[in-house]
Amino acid sequence: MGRLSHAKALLGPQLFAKVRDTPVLIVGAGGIGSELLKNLVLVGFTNIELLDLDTIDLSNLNRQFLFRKPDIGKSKSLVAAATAHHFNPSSGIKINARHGNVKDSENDIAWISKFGFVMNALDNADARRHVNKLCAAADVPLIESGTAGYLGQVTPIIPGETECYDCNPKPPPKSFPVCTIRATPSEPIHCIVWAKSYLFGKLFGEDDEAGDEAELDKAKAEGENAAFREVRRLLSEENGPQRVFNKVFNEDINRLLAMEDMWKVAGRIKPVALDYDAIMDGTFVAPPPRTSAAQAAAAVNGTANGNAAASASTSTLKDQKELTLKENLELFIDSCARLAARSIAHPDVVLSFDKDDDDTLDFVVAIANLRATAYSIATRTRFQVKGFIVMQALSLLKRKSAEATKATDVYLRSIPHLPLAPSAPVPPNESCAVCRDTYIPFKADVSRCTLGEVLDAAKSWLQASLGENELECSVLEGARVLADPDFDDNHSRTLKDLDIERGKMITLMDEDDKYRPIHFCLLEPEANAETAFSFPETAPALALKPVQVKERSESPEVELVEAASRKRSEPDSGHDDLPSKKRKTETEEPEVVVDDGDDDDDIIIIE
Ligand SMILES: Nc1ncnc2c1ncn2[C@@H]1O[C@H](COP(=O)(O)OP(=O)(O)OP(=O)(O)O)[C@@H](O)[C@H]1O
Ligand SMILES: [Zn+2]
Repeated sequence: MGRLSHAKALLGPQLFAKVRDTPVLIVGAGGIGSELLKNLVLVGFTNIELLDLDTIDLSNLNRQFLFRKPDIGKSKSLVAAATAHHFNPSSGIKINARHGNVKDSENDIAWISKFGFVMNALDNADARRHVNKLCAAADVPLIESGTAGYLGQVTPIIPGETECYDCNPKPPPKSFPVCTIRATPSEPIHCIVWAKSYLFGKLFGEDDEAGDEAELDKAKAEGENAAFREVRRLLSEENGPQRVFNKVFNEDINRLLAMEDMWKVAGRIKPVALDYDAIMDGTFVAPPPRTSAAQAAAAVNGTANGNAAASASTSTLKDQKELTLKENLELFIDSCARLAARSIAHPDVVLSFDKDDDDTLDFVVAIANLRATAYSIATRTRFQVKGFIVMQALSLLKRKSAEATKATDVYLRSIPHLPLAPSAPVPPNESCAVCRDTYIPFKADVSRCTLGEVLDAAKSWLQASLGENELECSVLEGARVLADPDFDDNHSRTLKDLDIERGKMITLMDEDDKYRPIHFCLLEPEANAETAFSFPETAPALALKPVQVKERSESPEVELVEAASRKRSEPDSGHDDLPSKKRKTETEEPEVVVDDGDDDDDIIIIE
């Protein structure tokens, strides 16, 4: 208990007792999950379950500090739990580490109901949405956290009280025209995309220039004087990184400047060629950063980030430190040499950008900042934030015991002296297709009951409590239609035959559109149950659909625009697993999605 006496004194006996007693679940044992686990253990949580599907990779070691080299190839959750246990061995701590996917069937609503709250430390929207739905169905608070680009965010999701992860459609990935990225950037993000999705791939990714004349012509048209193939080769020679620098930041920029027509477009600011020697000996004069529309808006909100070409910020945190132009150049030379050495040592391994991989992150930060300087754009710091999640957890527990604290979202921003930006929680979106629906636990021996039997019993059970005469429903499992008022072919088949098992949901959709979808969540039957299936003792009050006040549009053009924008937002609206009755239009432009496996910061480049 010795180590925990400070925590006890700080939290007070009541909250400390809650901390010790509350079972919590962490989903994901990566960058955020490891940090979170350590913090929970140090604060005094003793009943923790940790779930992750992955094994430890070399690239995890630099930032995921619970793992060591001999752990490579082992389960992330098991190793993280074993390491974190030592932080507080005398506290009677139990960490139940599990290697598996949160979407596995055994991770059902009965399982998630065991926890006082759940913490997501995931890296993809699909798994986040799955946990969000489980928590909504089981009425369990969720603390959602993640990093997006250079920012972090922690959001408590309290069923019935705050927005859930799916209450609002997520904005579609950002998209940029290729010429903006390649030749005329005007925002920091354009430089980051160029560094991460273009130059990095050209130097260390797949050699896509082999025999591709069209690509070479395009490169020449955009001011690049030589194929990157040649430059790739230079990487292994002496001063390779410096030669790359000269090609990219001096020769190519001078070539672009010679294309006079390009700079006649109003508002376009010419770049400045960078000079290696002048930067190194401190005589280079960098152009002052201009204020773009986005930067002006950021400045109003207090989030502007000054150009670090001339002066460096005093922050000592590596991720928050603003680098001088010379420091950026040195970082580029150093990271480029590190990546080149890796490429040479393992010529068959194609390197890809990974924000957990310091070499690739340093390279992208340095390149993006050098390019930003050449184009008079404000530079960015390397800002990755972990933590503050435990604060949310304590706040949730305190709230549960005293009903005193208000839930607050916390955003972490790139302002070194003011990194936290709390914001008031938003109530749920009444039309949300996840947290506003009705969920009913349903225990069934799936090989012993037919769909017809289950539906008849479910309808009578609901009708009795609703006082309705006849509930007309269509029946779905995910996107599969199992039955509707005119289709009963599946009624005589068992749930097992229909591949409906633990963890899945049978959804009733009211044909009269009065009630929101009703999901029967399949659970294991009781041992020795007499009946093949059973419902809870009392039927819940079914959620009603909000009254839709919808203006009819007279103009067919407006219809089309609405349909197209719906199509864009659909994948994230929470309806994706139910078939849409809406008509869809296919009027999208061709796009290239740049996906690094982490969908927090996917970017689309439009040709
Ligand atoms: N469906 C899933 N079930 C269980 N674990 C999952 C699932 N999807 C992803 N994960 C795990 O979530 C973890 C995410 O960690 P990762 O380090 O990639 O991101 P992070 O924690 O957001 O940190 P950072 O953003 O700093 O890199 C990974 O270890 C991954 O295996
Ligand atoms: Zn919602």
